[in-house]
Amino acid sequence: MTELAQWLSQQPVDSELGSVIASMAAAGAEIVDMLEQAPIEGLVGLVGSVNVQGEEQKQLDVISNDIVLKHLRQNPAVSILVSEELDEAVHMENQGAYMVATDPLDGSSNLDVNVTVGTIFSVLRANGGLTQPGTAQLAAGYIAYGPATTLVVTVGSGVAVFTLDKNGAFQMTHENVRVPEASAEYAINTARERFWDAATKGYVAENVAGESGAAGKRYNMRWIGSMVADVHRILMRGGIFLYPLDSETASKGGRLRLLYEANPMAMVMEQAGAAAITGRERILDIVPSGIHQRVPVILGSSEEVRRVEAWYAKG
Ligand SMILES: O=P(O)(O)OC[C@H]1O[C@](O)(COP(=O)(O)O)[C@@H](O)[C@@H]1O
Ligand SMILES: [Mg+2]
Ligand SMILES: [Mg+2]
Repeated sequence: MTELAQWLSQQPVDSELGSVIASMAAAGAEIVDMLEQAPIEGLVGLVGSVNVQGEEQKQLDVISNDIVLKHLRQNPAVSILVSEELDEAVHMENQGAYMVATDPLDGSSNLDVNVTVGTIFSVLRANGGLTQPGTAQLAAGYIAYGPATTLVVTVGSGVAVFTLDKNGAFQMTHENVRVPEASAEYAINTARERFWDAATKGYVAENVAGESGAAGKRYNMRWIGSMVADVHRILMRGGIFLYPLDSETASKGGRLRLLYEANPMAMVMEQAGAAAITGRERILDIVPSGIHQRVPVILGSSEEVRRVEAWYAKG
């Protein structure tokens, strides 16, 4: 079995960048320890504050953010942290070369019901400024806290999957994962149908029509409500995830955040042979206007993403 540290030493990245990924892995191992004990320790519910996005923070969001911050502060290679849970970027005392953007706990609505949640991360050069496009990412990935704790990481040469063992080490369980180009599974919050644009309505209607629709095949639908869990399913067996711009999220630019949700997931997808767009453009090409910018996200099996793109091209 290849351990994370060994794999990192074989990648075309310097040891400092490798150490940043190792710090995120260590933070993930600590977060899952905390999550496993949270119901016993009564760490449930809201803290009573809202984050910069106006969303209510759960206790576990705040604790997870503190854990990530602690691990990154201890790493001299990291000088900047951008987090969903912090209004402003944190500039550390270290003058390290790297910046990390993170969603410390993704899928908060699933926390109190014991459904998979995760930590998402993106690593960039600190001297590139806070608002670099996704193409500038040097590494990205996520840790999914499900039946197994899974670290998915890319440094720009494919995607590797590691599983946390009983001794606290991440062991490689998949190398060079490829997302199937074709799929018959889609993920979208259909309760929002009344807000959808014509492209989303058209694409989903074709899928619902199954064999008699334009795609000519029967589709299945899955929506976990944790981006990490939905993306991980797509990484392992194909499919498409849509959180499109709709009439309710339009004024905010979308639902999901560019720096620490869309960009890292888009890099993972592209590195696994899949695609990630807003509908009209490639996510990784967007130049952010702010650290908490939101964007529409459509990602997954390339044939499905191209179908959605064709719908957007129509109007
Ligand atoms: O509430 P909805 O519409 O199902 O949205 C679910 C989406 O929101 C998110 O939970 C947002 O992430 P956070 O939990 O980090 O705020 C995604 O993980 C998920 O895909
Ligand atoms: Mg999230
Ligand atoms: Mg979150």
